[in-house]
Amino acid sequence: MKAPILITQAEIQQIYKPINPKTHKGIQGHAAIIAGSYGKIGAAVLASKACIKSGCGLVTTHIPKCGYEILQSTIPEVMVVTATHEKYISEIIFDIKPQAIGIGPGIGQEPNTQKAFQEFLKTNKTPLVIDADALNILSQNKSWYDLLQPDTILTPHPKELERLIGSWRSEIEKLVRATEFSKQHQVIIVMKGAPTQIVNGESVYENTTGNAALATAGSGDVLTGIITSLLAQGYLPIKAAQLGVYIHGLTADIALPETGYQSFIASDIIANLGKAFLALD
Ligand SMILES: NC(=O)C1=CN([C@@H]2O[C@H](COP(=O)(O)OP(=O)(O)OC[C@H]3O[C@@H](n4cnc5c(N)ncnc54)[C@H](OP(=O)(O)O)[C@@H]3O)[C@@H](O)[C@H]2O)[C@@H](O)CC1
Ligand SMILES: Nc1ncnc2c1ncn2[C@@H]1O[C@H](COP(=O)(O)OP(=O)(O)O)[C@@H](O)[C@H]1O
Ligand SMILES: [Mg+2]
Repeated sequence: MKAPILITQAEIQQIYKPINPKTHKGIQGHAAIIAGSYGKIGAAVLASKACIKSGCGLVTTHIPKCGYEILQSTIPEVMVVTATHEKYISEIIFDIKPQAIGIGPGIGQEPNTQKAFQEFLKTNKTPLVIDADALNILSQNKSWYDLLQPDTILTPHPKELERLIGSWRSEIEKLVRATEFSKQHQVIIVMKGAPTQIVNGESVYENTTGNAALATAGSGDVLTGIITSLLAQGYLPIKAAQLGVYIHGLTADIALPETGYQSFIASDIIANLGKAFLALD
């Protein structure tokens, strides 16, 4: 097993594309976020806000009905499509053509949500980020792995990773299992943790930003929004994953002197996205 390649500022400078002065929202990328259920609409808010604050031109968020007013009043910049069910996503239908989709934060695992996710996977060809409950649903339905398009990005935390690839007894065994999974299903695995590692076939990349302030509810939901936004802007999936985790961690490094570890919350990641992007310009 090769040593991980560090995701350093120098590497990121090669990946990062400054904004074209002549761009407009129509060509900055349209991202879709599919997230939230009753009691977890916050996950949809966090992912959607991080998405629009990471540079894409348009964001449409698909949520259950109960989240409509919450989304529209907390993030008026984001467009909203609601499912027919009040409390959970019962079907995934929208007439937009997004350049990237992020699915999973807070969606729960209702049978109807599982069915909707399966139907979605059967036809989806749009670059995709799969997180949280969508990963949990996937790991309970392993035959659906064959429905994943090449270079789909999976963003599991350690427990979600275990559900996908099984348990491991050492870090080496974890990497071997993740590499096997990545090669077999042609997916990119963002193994979230301290530090986060990205597995893309035989290649492993290790993030160099971030700190324990990120150990707070919703920080993974925010990462899903950031990576989906970068995908929608045309970054290749592996580059979107690398730049996404780097920027996400950098926000916490920037904020730490002001917030300390304890008072940092997921909204502080979003609030510091601007400074993090400026550090790359
Ligand atoms: N405001 C909102 O709307 C929010 C909504 N959210 C949404 O809630 C849904 C459920 O997500 P979830 O991740 O809380 O549940 P779940 O998959 O059972 O994992 C929990 C267990 O995993 C483990 N574990 C986690 N991290 C670990 C680590 N770094 N290192 C090691 N272990 C780690 C740990 O297990 P333990 O160690 O306790 O055995 C922990 O108990 C999901 O859809 C999400 O998007 C949340 O984002 C919060 C804000
Ligand atoms: N101690 C830590 N150091 C650095 N990053 C961390 C630490 N703890 C958590 N993180 C990061 O925070 C995020 C947590 O994601 P996740 O567990 O999915 O949260 P949630 O589901 O609550 O949104 C990941 O990006 C992870 O790498
Ligand atoms: Mg999560």
